[in-house]
Amino acid sequence: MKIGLGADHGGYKLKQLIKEHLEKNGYEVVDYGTNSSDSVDYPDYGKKVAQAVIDREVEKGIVCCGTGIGISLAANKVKGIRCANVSDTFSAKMSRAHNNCQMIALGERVLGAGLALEIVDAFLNTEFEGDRHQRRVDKIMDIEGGFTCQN
Ligand SMILES: O=C[C@H](O)[C@H](O)[C@H](O)COP(=O)(O)O
Repeated sequence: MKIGLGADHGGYKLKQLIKEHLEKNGYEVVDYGTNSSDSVDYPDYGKKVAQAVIDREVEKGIVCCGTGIGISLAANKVKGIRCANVSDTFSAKMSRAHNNCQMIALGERVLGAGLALEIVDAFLNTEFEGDRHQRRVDKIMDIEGGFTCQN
């Protein structure tokens, strides 16, 4: 599976950690930056990864900032994206199983490294359950005009 990663300076170190973890576990990673701890603006990176998911350059996206809040807000502005800001493994699983999220956002200033990697694994290893959840996801997508994304 090909995974897109992105972060601002507040999430840069966590992104690097996730990249190493994913590559070690056989994932192909596309890194959309940022590439240092120099101050940048999180909307630029949330948008880049979200657009890559919509364009199917990558199957899933994981983005990091200080809290995960700003970069998730930015990603969700890209039509078709469902990005959940998660801080626990149960929510990470549910973001896939019930909400069919293609992206999660994590906060480097919120999470310890061990928990962050468990969240990543929970997200990537959970399938969407469909059924009644599909109807609800469709209703979300109807709010933005019925746009559907294959990812
Ligand atoms: O939601 C926003 C993110 O947490 C940013 O990483 C954060 O606002 C960056 O703050 P600063 O520029 O003070 O490092």
